[in-house]
Amino acid sequence: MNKNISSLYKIAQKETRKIIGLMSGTSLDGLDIALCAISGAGENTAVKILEFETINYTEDIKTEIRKVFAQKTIDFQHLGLLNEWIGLLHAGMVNDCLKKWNIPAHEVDLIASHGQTVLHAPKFLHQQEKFPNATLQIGDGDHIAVKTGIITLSDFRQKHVAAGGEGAPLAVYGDYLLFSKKGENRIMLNMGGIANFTYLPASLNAEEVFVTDTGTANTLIDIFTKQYFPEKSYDKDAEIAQSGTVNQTLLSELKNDAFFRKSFPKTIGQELFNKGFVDSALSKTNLENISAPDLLATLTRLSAETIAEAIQFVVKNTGAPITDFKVYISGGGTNNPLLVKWLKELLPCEFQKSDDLGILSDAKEAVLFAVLANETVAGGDYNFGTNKGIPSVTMGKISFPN
Ligand SMILES: Nc1ncnc2c1ncn2[C@@H]1O[C@H](COP(=O)(O)OP(=O)(O)OP(=O)(O)O)[C@@H](O)[C@H]1O
Ligand SMILES: CC(=O)N[C@H]1[C@@H]2OC[C@@H](O2)[C@@H](O)[C@@H]1O[C@H](C)C(=O)O
Repeated sequence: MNKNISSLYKIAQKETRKIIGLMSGTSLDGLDIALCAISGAGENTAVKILEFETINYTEDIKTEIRKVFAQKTIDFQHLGLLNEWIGLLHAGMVNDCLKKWNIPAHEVDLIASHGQTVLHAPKFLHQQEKFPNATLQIGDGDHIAVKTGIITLSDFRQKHVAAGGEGAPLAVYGDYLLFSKKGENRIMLNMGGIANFTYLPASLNAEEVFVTDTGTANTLIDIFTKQYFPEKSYDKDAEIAQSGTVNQTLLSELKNDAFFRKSFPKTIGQELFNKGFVDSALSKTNLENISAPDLLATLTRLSAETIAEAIQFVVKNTGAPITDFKVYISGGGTNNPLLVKWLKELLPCEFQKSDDLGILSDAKEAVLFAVLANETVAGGDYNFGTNKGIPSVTMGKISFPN
């Protein structure tokens, strides 16, 4: 037997696996690295975060990624170069962390690498009949495996697309396995660049689980903070938005986009929610001279209302009152006090942080990819039924170090 297959076989049989989850989200702020001890699989999965670190992207890395990220026209060679470079960069970041944590690579069983999303184009966005849903994450897993010496699973979203999904959101699998609780209707809401949530029914019935993106969370706020205040990369603690007033005319125009009228579930990225999206609404409403605080207040309100309306839709479908639900928030948006305040006003139910469930909010997405890798190697026994865009498949391509 090939020795790599034999190692993988042994890893699959272990009671506890050490898996590093890597997540670099659409905000391009950096790489989240979570070293997890994962025992069991499926509904018996238990995770302990042993170490966690976010390695911030340098301005150089952000600039290089922005050249291709969600762009319609790019330098094709640059995409190819980036695919290799990001793989090497991520591998280097993992090696640096292992050194800092004093953990030899041979003690780590697997790496689960999300890669850097550079394109997310579901069919309703590209509208080209003959082409399927498309999504593209770069930073090749082979580089990570070779440079770290650790078996690496990567490129998780392609199997989801191949099995009929849009390639996202994938958080649902880990959310279901780690956070479902009998007798409690849970909403796991993540507010990164884009917002998404998983509904976990009190019944634990996998076929009732639901997941969707809701639209922008921080993406538009970040873009326009940078435009008005080039030295800032986001509206820290909503300081600017809090001093502004929501412009209802602009808000209605922004919410009038076809994405918000499209039925759930749905997924999206910066291919839609970009500077042009807001500029076009400003131009249609003759509000090009709106002040920065008013614009940021309006964009923050857009995130709050569209997240709340998506959750209300799911709640309504269950027939249970909203007060029967608990919302667990994670992602950078949890640190935006205005966004959270408005969400709480719009959704009269209990709010907690995902930290309260034992998983550090900032680490949650990286952990969820470690759980996906754990399922591919040692589990995969879940059935979400036939609808709702949650294919019951395992995901991730396996790269061996040698
Ligand atoms: N103190 C804060 N005040 C306001 N906003 C904040 C604060 N801290 C973080 N954020 C927001 O959170 C964003 C980063 O969130 P996160 O790291 O969850 O995104 P991501 O994982 O890259 O995105 P996605 O999940 O969509 O891929 C920042 O760009 C910023 O807008
Ligand atoms: C294509 C892509 O990278 N999508 C991200 C993005 O960030 C949030 C939202 O849009 C979500 O659908 C997804 O990430 C999370 C981790 C997911 O798949 O669940």
